[in-house]
Amino acid sequence: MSDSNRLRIAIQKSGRLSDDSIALLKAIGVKLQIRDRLLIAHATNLPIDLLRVRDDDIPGLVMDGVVDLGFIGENELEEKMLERKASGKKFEFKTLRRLDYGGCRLSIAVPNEFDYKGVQSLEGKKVATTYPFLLERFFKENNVNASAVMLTGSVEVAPRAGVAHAICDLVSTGATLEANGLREEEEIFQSKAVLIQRAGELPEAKAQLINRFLPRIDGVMQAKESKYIMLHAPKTYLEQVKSLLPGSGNPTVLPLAGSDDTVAVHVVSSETLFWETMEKLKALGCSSILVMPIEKMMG
Ligand SMILES: Nc1ncnc2c1ncn2[C@@H]1O[C@H](COP(=O)(O)OP(=O)(O)OP(=O)(O)O)[C@@H](O)[C@H]1O
Ligand SMILES: O=P(O)(O)OC[C@H]1O[C@H](OP(=O)(O)OP(=O)(O)O)[C@H](O)[C@@H]1O
Ligand SMILES: [Mg+2]
Repeated sequence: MSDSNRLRIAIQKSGRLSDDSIALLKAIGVKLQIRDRLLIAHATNLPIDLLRVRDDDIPGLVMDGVVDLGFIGENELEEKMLERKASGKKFEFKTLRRLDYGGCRLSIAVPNEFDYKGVQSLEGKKVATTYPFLLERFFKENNVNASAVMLTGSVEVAPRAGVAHAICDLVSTGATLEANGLREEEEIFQSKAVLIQRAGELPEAKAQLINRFLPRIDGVMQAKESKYIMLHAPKTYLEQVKSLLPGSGNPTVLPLAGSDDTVAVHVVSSETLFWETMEKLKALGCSSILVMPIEKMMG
């Protein structure tokens, strides 16, 4: 039996969310040794156990309180919530953070030759999907009488196989649709990965651990979007230089050894510095313009 004092976290074993979820855990200070065949991984520096499962099982594991936390796509979470609601099962959980990976949309797509003129074109049609509850909600909201045909994979081949007239599946770049001669027509749900927690009180030690992790997650996400910019600027153009620098906050201006008319300017920017702006800075007489990634941020 596992130790109930250890925080239990469910992540997708192998798929679109696995690498990013593991990378996030590592970035917030969880040391992990993942061995491919082992379905449970123990953190080596903290009381944490990782359960590596299919993503379909993660919402249920959290909602049933089998694990304390789960990393899951909102699409899968919403689908499982609707499924549980329909069968009278409990579906409580808390969303702790919306994350910066796993971005995709659930869309209805039709074969290129389908003469689509809006949702009413789906009247009486069959639509293949892995997300029947989300799809049926969309049909209901749009007063369309269509049916969802459940397929667990390879949904894109359904129209060619004669199984359905259209499909409803996840899209990110659109390359899979294009490769299968399909055209995206209706976006029905936008999704990102989220970190969810089971409902109810957690033991004090687990709650404290989670409370320490959340600012770290924020720091990691913020750092990915931010840049540290350093440059040398002529004192006379300092105001113009400052106004060219993107993002918030006042830059730090430091004297440069051996130079009376040039200063060093440092700024943390919430955006990157574009080549065009760097060219303008250079034209003002700036030099040594550096744009650097930031690994972590706090406060
Ligand atoms: N093309 C994509 N781009 C970005 N995120 C995606 C993409 N496709 C799926 N996702 C997100 O990643 C999640 C997992 O996708 P994946 O294709 O790995 O699932 P799966 O085939 O159901 O895996 P499993 O074997 O765990 O059931 C999806 O539910 C969605 O939230
Ligand atoms: O718009 P695109 O960028 O082409 O991405 C969309 C594809 O990505 C997902 O599948 P995935 O590649 O994860 O494989 P799977 O079918 O095995 O889940 C999804 O089910 C689509 O098939
Ligand atoms: Mg799945």
